[in-house]
Amino acid sequence: MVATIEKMAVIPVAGYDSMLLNQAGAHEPFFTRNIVVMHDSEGVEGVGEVPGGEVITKRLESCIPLVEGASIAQWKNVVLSCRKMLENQMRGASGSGGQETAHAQIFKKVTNVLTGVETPMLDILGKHLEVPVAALLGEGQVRDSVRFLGYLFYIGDYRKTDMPYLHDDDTSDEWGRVRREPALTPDAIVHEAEAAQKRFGFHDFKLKGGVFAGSEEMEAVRALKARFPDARITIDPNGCWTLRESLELCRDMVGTLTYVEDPCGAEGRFSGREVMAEFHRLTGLPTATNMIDTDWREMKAAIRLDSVTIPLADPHFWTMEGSVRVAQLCHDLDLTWGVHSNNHFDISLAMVAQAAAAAPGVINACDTHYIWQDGQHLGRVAPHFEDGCLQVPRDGAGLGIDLDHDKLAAAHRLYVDNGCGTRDDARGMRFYIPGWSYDASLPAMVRP
Ligand SMILES: O=C([O-])[C@@H](O)[C@@H](O)[C@H](O)[C@@H](O)C(=O)[O-]
Ligand SMILES: [Mg+2]
Repeated sequence: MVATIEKMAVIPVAGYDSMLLNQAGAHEPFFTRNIVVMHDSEGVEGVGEVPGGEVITKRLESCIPLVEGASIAQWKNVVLSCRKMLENQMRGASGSGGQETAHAQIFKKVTNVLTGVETPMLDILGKHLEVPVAALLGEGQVRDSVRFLGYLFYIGDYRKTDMPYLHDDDTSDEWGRVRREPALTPDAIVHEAEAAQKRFGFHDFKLKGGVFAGSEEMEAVRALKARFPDARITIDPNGCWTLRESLELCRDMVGTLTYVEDPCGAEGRFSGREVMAEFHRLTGLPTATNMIDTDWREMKAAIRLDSVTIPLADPHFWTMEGSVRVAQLCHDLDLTWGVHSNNHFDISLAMVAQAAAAAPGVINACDTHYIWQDGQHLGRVAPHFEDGCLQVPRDGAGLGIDLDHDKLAAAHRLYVDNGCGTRDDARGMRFYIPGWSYDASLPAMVRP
């Protein structure tokens, strides 16, 4: 008799964050996620983690009647029925006009919910079969060590705000101190990288750009390369430079930048994919994105135009299976797979490690925000990076997370007590620039 899912619960949670700067503004003191916990008829528990916000909580809850009672062996069919139900719900809500755009929007809104259904079921199945989730994905587990990069951010000064940012919470080493203090210069970014390298052992770094003028950010990239000559280094200004600016900034960076993530985007009559293709052709630099090939139709166009060499297929936005499907495609088409990230707990970290362990061929070091959250794990055992890598043992079972229900309850309380909800990066920015509002074409700290 195959086990059935008896209970699915959706728990919105929050964790502490630093005042990380990015093109959309400044991270708030709390980040939010939705945790999904399932129990089957044999008492086995499965977990998953997806982006936060009440809309996603509600959509996940609407899947519960399709999940509870289903056989664990039917996980693919359960995900399929949830997909159909959610698509119908959203088509109804968006009306019949603008079909193609509606399709792309629906894909993005549906997949982060589906990942929340898929992952705990895979976790439970892996536990029954005594194999890691990676062994159930794509062609199976292809590696047992997954490399991550050190995701560096400019950091705002929390003292300028009246917001409850965490500080002086971790004095165990330099990283514990550095990650809460302002970092607004190339020297500070190098120091941040050194501290992160010391705690986690990273070999590769990504700088979140789109904060200061591109030329200032390139100074930080040069300083990083001078300090870590063997590191693979990238920068991601979230598409806020024009093509012309991107070319000026990056033309002489071959050998310094290993690849560039979303330097530019759509311009006038030209789509982001067309503009990135020009950038790639004119600089010879590999391009990564989490912005212009975010569904299969965009992926097809990006491949045809040769806009992107590194699709960042975050399992939270593609599903675990979908992310590995992108990895297989990359392997067959001479592209290299990578992963995008947002702030997250250890469950998401395990999800990324499992997907990466099933991604065939050469892959890029995975993005993760976890270093900013290190110490706030929801599992009983803290994740352990060694030499910038996480291990995915082949004799493991499921995701490898043993959920700590007390920690989960505390993270839920943090969410409720602070009235958390959807991310708003504008609030913190207004302490730097009064009246600040988002502009997709400008770095956050640059306003006319
Ligand atoms: O955490 C941030 O501020 C990032 O800017 C995040 O929101 C992006 O989605 C992401 O990390 C990226 O690679 O674009
Ligand atoms: Mg990005």
